[in-house]
Amino acid sequence: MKVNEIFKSIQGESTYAGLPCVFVRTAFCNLRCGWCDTTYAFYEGADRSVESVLQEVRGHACRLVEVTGGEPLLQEEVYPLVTRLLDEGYVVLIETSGSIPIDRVDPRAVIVMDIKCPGSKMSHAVHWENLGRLKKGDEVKFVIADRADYDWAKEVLSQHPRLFDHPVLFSPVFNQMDSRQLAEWILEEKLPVRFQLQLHKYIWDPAMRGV
Ligand SMILES: C[S@@+](CC[C@H](N)C(=O)[O-])C[C@H]1O[C@@H](n2cnc3c(N)ncnc32)[C@H](O)[C@@H]1O
Ligand SMILES: Nc1nc2[nH]cc(C(=O)O)c2c(=O)[nH]1
Ligand code: SF4
Ligand SMILES: [Mg+2]
Repeated sequence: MKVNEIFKSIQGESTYAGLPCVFVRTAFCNLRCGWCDTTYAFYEGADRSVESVLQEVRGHACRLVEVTGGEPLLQEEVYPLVTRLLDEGYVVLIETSGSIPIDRVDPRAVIVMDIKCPGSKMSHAVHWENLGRLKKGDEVKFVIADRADYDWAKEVLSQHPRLFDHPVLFSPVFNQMDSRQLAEWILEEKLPVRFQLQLHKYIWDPAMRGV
C-alpha cells in the first residue's frame, strides 16, 4: 500500500483527542474537500508492505493507532493491516471521509466518519448507506465551514436521529469558521453535539501558539 507518513503525535480529533497516538497516513484520496489540510497526501506515498508498517508502528511503543490519509479505505491492504493491528492488541481508529463503504472494515476498529457538508464541495460523495452501518463506539464528524453547513448538519441529524447513538462531532474549518461563533450556535440551540477543535494545530501551528 502507498503510505505517505507514519508519525506519533497527540491525537487532535475525536473523543480520543489528547491521547498519544501513532498515525499511519495513506496516500491518495478520491475526494477533494475544498478545505482539506492534507493535500500533500493526495499523490505522495511510498510502497509499503503490511509487515513493514506493523514493524514501524511497533517501534513507537504506543497502543493507540489511527489509520488516516488521504482516504485509507481506498487501499486494499489497509483492511488486513487493521486486522493485524487489532490482533496485536492495538486500539485502532480509522478516519474516513464517509464516501467509501465501511462494511469491509474489521468491526473491532473504531470508525470516525465524516459526513461532508456542502462547504466541502463534496456532499455529493456521501455514501448514505454508511450511516446505518455505524456500530457502537463509532463516531461521526461534521466539519462546519459556515452557517449553511451548520444548518445542513442539523437537517441531516433530524433526518437520521440514530446518529445521536454515537458521539456527533462538530468541527470548525480551521482558520475559516469562527470557533466561538460555532460554539455559540450550539449553545443557543441546545444541540446535543460535541464541539471539537483540531487540538494538534493549537499545539504545533506556529500561528496558533499562544504567547
Ligand atoms: C485529512 S482527512 C483524512 C481522512 C479522510 N480522508 C477524511 O476526510 O476523514 C482527516 C480529517 O481532517 C479533517 N480536516 C481536514 N482539513 C480540515 C480543515 N481545514 N479544518 C478542519 N478539519 C479538517 C476532516 O475532518 C477529516 O475528517
Ligand atoms: N495530531 C493529529 N491528530 C489527527 N487526528 C486526525 C488527523 C488526520 O489527519 O486524520 C490528525 C492529524 O493529522 N494530526
Ligand atoms: S476526504 Fe479527507 S483527505 Fe480527502 S480531500 Fe477530504 S479531508 Fe482531504
Ligand atoms: Mg489531519
